[in-house]
Amino acid sequence: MALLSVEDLTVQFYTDRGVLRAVDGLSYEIERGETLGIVGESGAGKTVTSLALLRLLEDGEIVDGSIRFDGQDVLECSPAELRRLRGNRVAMVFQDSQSAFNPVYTVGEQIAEGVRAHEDVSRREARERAIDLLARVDVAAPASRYTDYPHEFSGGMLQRAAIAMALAGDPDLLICDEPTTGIDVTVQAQLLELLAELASEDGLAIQLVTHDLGVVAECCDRVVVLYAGAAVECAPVESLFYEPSHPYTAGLLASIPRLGDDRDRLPQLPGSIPDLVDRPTGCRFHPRCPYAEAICRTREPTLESVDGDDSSGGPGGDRQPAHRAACHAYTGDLEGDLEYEVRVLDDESDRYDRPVDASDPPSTSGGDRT
Ligand SMILES: Nc1ncnc2c1ncn2[C@@H]1O[C@H](COP(=O)(O)OP(=O)(O)OP(=O)(O)O)[C@@H](O)[C@H]1O
Repeated sequence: MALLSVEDLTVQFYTDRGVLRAVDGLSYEIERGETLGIVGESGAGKTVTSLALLRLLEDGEIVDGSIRFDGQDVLECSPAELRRLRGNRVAMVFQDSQSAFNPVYTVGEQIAEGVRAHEDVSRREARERAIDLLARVDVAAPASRYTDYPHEFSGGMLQRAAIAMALAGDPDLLICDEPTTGIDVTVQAQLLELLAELASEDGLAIQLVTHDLGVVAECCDRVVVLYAGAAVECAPVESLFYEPSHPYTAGLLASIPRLGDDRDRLPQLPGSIPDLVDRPTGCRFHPRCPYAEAICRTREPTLESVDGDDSSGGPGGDRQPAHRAACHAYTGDLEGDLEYEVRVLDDESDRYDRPVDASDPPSTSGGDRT
């Protein structure tokens, strides 16, 4: 049984303009010790999905679907069960680590408080545990940093401390929402390394939410590509990078930085995410898709295996093919081909050296996707 199982999750907001469906029939699973990346442009529904998992949405309503954590139905939890779940089993780390801490108390005290909130231990013991946790996330000289205030930590160190705080309840699943955004590239790499270590050594499952496929490549096992509230591609990380099977994923890959490119935000796909109050008919990506045909405007594609193999074995056994994409190319309904170039170079660093130009399908070099 998967640690987390999300099925057909649908979340709506009720706005002045009408009903906004931020998450639309989303399903995925996370196994113990697995790191799942949820990637997509701004507004794709990544944060709403993460908040929904712990029922932390303030305005939105979960109108359909189910969320099961270790077999427990999260949507049916009592307030007390929900508190236990949030405290001891699932923890969250957000982009803004400042918000995890109260500026008037020391970082160490706050982590120790976190320990005491989850476990009945003495103050002295909680302090020891907090220092251990700071050491676990590689904060140097943890005993002396214990008494520092949040403003005395650098951005990267505070993000580590926020992870230490999240670990205080010894969770099974850590949800990280853009944990490295706005952080210096070198520090970012160290943070990702830490997350990978926590997953492999401590068996922590991680849901890593990011707009950055480069981050996904660093430390995820599998990826869900989210577009306008729905999964358009799900794949093991290598398959996604070597064989992006949805035109949206190919476009996202084209935005990955080249070595030495220090731009924070990258050239995006042409167009933007559709209005979620008045979503396009058919495939939600069709207005931006260079391969769109008449059927794409009328019929919504479902997630299908990209290699026609229905039993290749996803993470939960053989229930789902490992690599799926929601595109009519895989239902046999598309007349043309998806033709884009997937360049796999010898040198890791320039694997994505030449962007795929989704707006102008180039000649293929063995990358014909059908
Ligand atoms: N409180 C709210 N009221 C109305 N709409 C909301 C609310 N919160 C989120 N939304 C909408 O839900 C959609 C998904 O938002 P979400 O924050 O999950 O996107 P995201 O993928 O996390 O983007 P980002 O990378 O910018 O954080 C967006 O269209 C957003 O405007």
